[in-house]
Amino acid sequence: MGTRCEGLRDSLSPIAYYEEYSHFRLDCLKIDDNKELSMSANEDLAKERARCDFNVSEITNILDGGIERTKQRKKIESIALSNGKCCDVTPEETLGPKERYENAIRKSCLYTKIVKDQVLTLTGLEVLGSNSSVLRRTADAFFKDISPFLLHLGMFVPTIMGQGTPEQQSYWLPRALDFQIIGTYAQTELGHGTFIRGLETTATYDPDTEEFVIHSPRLTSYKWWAGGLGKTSNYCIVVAQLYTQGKCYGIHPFIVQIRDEDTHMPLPGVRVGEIGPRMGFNTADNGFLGFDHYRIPRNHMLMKNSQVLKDGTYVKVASHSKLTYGTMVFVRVMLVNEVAFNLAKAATIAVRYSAVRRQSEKISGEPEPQIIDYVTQQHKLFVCIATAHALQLSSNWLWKTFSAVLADMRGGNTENLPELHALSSCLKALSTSDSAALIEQCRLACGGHGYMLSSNLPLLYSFVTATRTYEGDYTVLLLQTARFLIKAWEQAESGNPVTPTVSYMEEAVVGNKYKWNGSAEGIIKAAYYVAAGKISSSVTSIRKRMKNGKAFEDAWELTGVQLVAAAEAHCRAVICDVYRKETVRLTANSSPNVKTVMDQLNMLYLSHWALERTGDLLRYTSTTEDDIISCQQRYEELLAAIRPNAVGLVDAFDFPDEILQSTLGAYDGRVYERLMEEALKSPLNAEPVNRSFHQYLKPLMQGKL
Ligand SMILES: CCC/C=C/C(=O)SCCNC(=O)CCNC(=O)[C@H](O)C(C)(C)COP(=O)([O-])OP(=O)([O-])OC[C@H]1O[C@@H](n2cnc3c(N)ncnc32)[C@H](O)[C@@H]1OP(=O)([O-])[O-]
Ligand SMILES: Cc1cc2nc3c(=O)[nH]c(=O)nc-3n(C[C@H](O)[C@H](O)[C@H](O)COP(=O)(O)OP(=O)(O)OC[C@H]3O[C@@H](n4cnc5c(N)ncnc54)[C@H](O)[C@@H]3O)c2cc1C
Repeated sequence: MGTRCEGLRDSLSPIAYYEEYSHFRLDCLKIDDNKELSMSANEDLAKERARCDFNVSEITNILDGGIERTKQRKKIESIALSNGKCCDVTPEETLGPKERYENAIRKSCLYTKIVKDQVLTLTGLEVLGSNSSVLRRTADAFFKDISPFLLHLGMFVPTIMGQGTPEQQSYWLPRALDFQIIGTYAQTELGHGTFIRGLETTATYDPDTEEFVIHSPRLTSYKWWAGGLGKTSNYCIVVAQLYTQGKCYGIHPFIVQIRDEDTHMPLPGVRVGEIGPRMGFNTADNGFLGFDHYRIPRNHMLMKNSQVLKDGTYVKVASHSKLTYGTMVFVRVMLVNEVAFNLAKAATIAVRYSAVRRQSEKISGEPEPQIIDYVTQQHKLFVCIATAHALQLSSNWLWKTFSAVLADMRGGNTENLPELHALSSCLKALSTSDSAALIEQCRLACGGHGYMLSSNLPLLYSFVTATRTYEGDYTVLLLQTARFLIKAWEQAESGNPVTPTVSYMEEAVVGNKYKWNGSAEGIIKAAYYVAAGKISSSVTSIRKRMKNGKAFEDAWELTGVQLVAAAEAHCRAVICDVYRKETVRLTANSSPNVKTVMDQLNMLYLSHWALERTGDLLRYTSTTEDDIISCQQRYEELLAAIRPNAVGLVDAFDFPDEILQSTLGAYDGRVYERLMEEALKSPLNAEPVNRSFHQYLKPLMQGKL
């Protein structure tokens, strides 16, 4: 194939070459003069499917949350995917920034119309609740990168729902849900993202006109980053320091109109634009926003948790001071599901490719093996499948916890909010960090072809790695969890009851060392003992530093590395525990082979993390070197046991090719054919000679530059 394309230029006169070139793309699809590139599915993948020993759709149903939900998902997917109008003739990543954005808007509008006209009529508002992850999945058939509308349904609408009074909701929600207005969430500023109490934008109440004056006092107070802010949104939630009657009451959310509803021009007093090229998110017009004494009506402050009365009196309604942070908690919970979904996509691509790709010789002279037959490749990939399961099941569990706490809070009970904040913070931190690392591992596992944008792995990585930062940086969120853990430890030490997710401390404070036991339950218990050991060490360090004269804040800061490690260990133990319990629960009525393979994956995850943390096990439990050796052996046996079912396991994620959007991961395994088909769509292949040859190359080569 290569010879024919490469040799073309040399063998023909320029005119013949040009004429021939119109056939260039077609010709390149020929392997030799008679044989076109194969359209039939890859045989190795077919064999893999034949040897899979479990019912794939049973696992699909488990991951979807039941057979009915699978049916519903497929129905929504088929409605959305049957609309071919959105397909890109030219791959979106080969367009310039402006065209890319315009194309993303075109597709967002078409997709929104499909959702409004067809999906909403099918599911009603349920589409925003239990079906929202299905919509998220389906959207990937339309966008390889991010839709400029993501923040509208992702944060603008949820903030109105979570922070608005019933009257405000009934005014804004119908307009927002009908896309009569498009909004985003502008909290982060140039100068501050993490420390939101330090935000600088001000909202000063003027009782004479019953308005708030929104102002950006300096460059660092400009809003920065909000998705869809640069060009798309005409409204946004602005988080600003509230001043009334000469006093600052801290940050509060306001609905602010920034563009004219008809002309879309920025309104006077508003300065808005896009922030420029980024590592990913390049179709999401992330924006900047500044205000020059810009006035909004009093009732545009979202007043569910606190109010400013007409005369300027400030009234606190909420029973907990951090309820204004509610949208962030909601999005952190949602993100665990989001990254599980993206990791499952990466694992599907890399596993299918690894079954198609053959490389090197295991034994000299024998056929080249499928690369999935190398144990090192299995080590890279199977943990990705297991982690996608672990995160998916943890995310379902976290969603239930979130819903229960929300229901309590509706009744005025905020008692469980600290535990929810601690859990959602660490699960967000670990799930995003694990997923980003494992998606990159999938890319590396695909060798050179994994580096192609058409594999979709680089794009998946670019937006999943951002999840580690946005909605709360990894370290910062783990430190939030650490605050909760240290307090819980002190409670357990003094014999007071602690909340369910830290109940392991009650046993651990006594100081016993846990004796290793290689069963699933044994490994989970060991993981909790490691967490307890790290929390205890952090407490000891803080106390020692304070004894040596440090203030608590300094002692805390100096112990930061240990505190982050303790929160990480706690979260890992929680994930291991939830993943185990949910696997056992969800497969209770499954067929024996499904039970077996789900158990193998679960054990693989547990053994993987035990082996990753051998130092901790040796330090904080009574694990011996022999225990580690047997754990390693078990892990390697699990790789071999999972190997025949690997393709079946990723098929069970049930991604249509339109959603996967990958040359390497398509169901039929036509990897090489697709790579060539995509290469030929490159704009550089649209003409035989690029004009730079005449402008620069030729003068250089002829010494005339
Ligand atoms: C598609 C892309 C979309 C992206 C969008 C974005 O990125 S949007 C932008 C996203 N931006 C971000 O995500 C910014 C990340 N930054 C933040 O969320 C906050 O600045 C902070 C949490 C780091 C600190 O906040 P702070 O300085 O106000 O607090 P503090 O540390 O002084 O702790 C005081 C007490 O409050 C407690 N508490 C805190 N939060 C919560 C909560 N949510 N709930 C309940 N409780 C909470 C805490 O546990 C502590 O309790 P304790 O121990 O005293 O009993
Ligand atoms: C793709 C993308 C989309 C985004 N979308 C939005 C959006 O729609 N709306 C919006 O409002 N924002 C958005 N953001 C902003 C995002 O929420 C912030 O970037 C994020 O919260 C991190 O804050 P920061 O940038 O201030 O980082 P910094 O806080 O400056 O972090 C820099 C470093 O300092 C460390 N650090 C900071 N504070 C502490 C501490 N207390 N202790 C120890 N270490 C610390 C961090 O760990 C990190 O290593 C987006 C960001 C990205 C990348």
